[in-house]
Amino acid sequence: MLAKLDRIFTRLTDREVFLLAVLGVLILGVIDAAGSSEVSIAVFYIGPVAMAAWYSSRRKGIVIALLACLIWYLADIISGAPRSHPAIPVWNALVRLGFFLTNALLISKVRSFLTAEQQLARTDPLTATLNLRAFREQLQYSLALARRHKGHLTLAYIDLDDFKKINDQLGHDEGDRILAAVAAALRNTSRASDTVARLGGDEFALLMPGTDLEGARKVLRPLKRALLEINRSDNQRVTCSVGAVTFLHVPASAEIAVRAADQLMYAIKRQSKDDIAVALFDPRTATATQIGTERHVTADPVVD
Ligand SMILES: Nc1nc2c(ncn2[C@@H]2O[C@H](COP(=O)(O)OP(=O)(O)OP(=O)(O)O)[C@@H](O)[C@H]2O)c(=O)[nH]1
Repeated sequence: MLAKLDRIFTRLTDREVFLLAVLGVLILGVIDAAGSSEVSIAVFYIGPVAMAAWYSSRRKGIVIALLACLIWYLADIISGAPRSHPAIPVWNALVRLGFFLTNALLISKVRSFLTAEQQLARTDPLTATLNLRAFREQLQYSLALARRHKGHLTLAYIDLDDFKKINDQLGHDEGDRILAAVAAALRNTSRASDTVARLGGDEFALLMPGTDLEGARKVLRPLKRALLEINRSDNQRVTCSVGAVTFLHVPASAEIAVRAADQLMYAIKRQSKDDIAVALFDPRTATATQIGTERHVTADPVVD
């Protein structure tokens, strides 16, 4: 029941959540004004306050807390319940305001901690790209979307060449710096709709939804140039082996997609390294049929 409500509220926009919370407070106010003053329903105001603070924002939670308090105060006056002193409804309203505000602030704080933790669990700390787990989820989602809309997508598997030597010769810190620079190059050369992930060690993935072979080439050529331009402390070039597979027919699973791109990348590792292989996925054999390579791509000429 709670999980179902959560799914419904998560799908609503900020504005819809806010309006629903306002409606909730108004309904409670009407019940309060019409009902008996002996039975307090003040605790139910927490519902709309919590809803706004959790699903919308801290600010909206505070607004609903203020509104709940005002409505409760008006309902108390309208109900005409006898009070021994005229300041008592004001005092009660202020006590409730403190209670509602505390709840709104605590709930929004917990929410922002949770969001930050969820973000951390999906992010590779060194490169700030998605980690393997988040990448798998994203790939599954993209494949489902491509299947539904009969679209296509390209997956590039990228493995740095001789990275162990970089670590051994230049030190682990320099290795880390280069990994971060590779991730930055991937982000800078890909589009906002693409997904960059570090799959582990010196392996990265670039997922390009709605991209065919030619579109993938247009992204991968600048990427290769950007990698060649990364500064290494020994002035050597950073190179990589890439297997980029275009799926015109969506594979049955994310594992098949990753395996096809991985195998293509390994073929380049065995042949020559420092190259990009582009291929079309063959759904009958569940493998990639290589179309060509991008060996000729070199660093941008230096302009004086
Ligand atoms: N600096 C650094 N190195 C890492 C990290 N994670 C893994 N590595 C190293 O990355 C290297 C990966 O090497 P491999 O992919 O096995 O081999 P390679 O030297 O790149 O050789 P080829 O892939 O055949 O070109 C290993 O030496 C790991 O220790 C990391 O977070 N930081």
